[in-house]
Amino acid sequence: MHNTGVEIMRLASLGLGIPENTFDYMFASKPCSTFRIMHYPPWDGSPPDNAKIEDGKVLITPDHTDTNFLTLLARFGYKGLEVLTQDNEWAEIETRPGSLVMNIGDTLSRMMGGRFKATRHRVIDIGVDRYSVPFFMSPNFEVDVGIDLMSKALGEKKEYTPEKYGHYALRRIKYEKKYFEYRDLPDIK
Ligand SMILES: O=C(O)CCC(=O)C(=O)O
Ligand SMILES: [Fe+2]
Repeated sequence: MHNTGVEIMRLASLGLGIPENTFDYMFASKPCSTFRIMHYPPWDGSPPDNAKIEDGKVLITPDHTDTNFLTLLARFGYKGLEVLTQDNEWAEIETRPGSLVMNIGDTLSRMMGGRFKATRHRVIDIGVDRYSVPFFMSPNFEVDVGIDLMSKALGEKKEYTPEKYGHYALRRIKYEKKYFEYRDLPDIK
């Protein structure tokens, strides 16, 4: 998955007309990537009273963008993943054998000065056990994510405030997105 992600960023660089190795340094040593195995069990009976329901659908993962750089998701044919389209409508992502879903994360979007948009997505309860395996490709903790790499590659001089990836990711998930599993994380100096 790591090598696939690096290769995708090399191909993206070629497509953008910037040096092929533009993103390599970010993942070369101790990347903060995580590889998770997710199991969403079905409800026993009807969903609980506090279940989040939108458009008549029970959400098992509400609307969000991934904070990391790029996500590669294996779905094993399970439906339920929806993305918000340019027209602001939720669209189901078809399953396709032997393929991965790629979601652009907040970090890639930020480092491209917003030229790439982070993918807003959500997961719908499909009524049966559901499994998915996301690879959250993430840079080294120390990598400066304040820089606009596209502008840099084009030789444009742009003022920016440096920020380490580790600080950026923790700041967003703890204080902005407020994911409950991260609320007790210590602050990092
Ligand atoms: O289970 C899925 O299909 C996606 C999960 C997801 O979006 C996430 O964990 O960030
Ligand atoms: Fe996600």
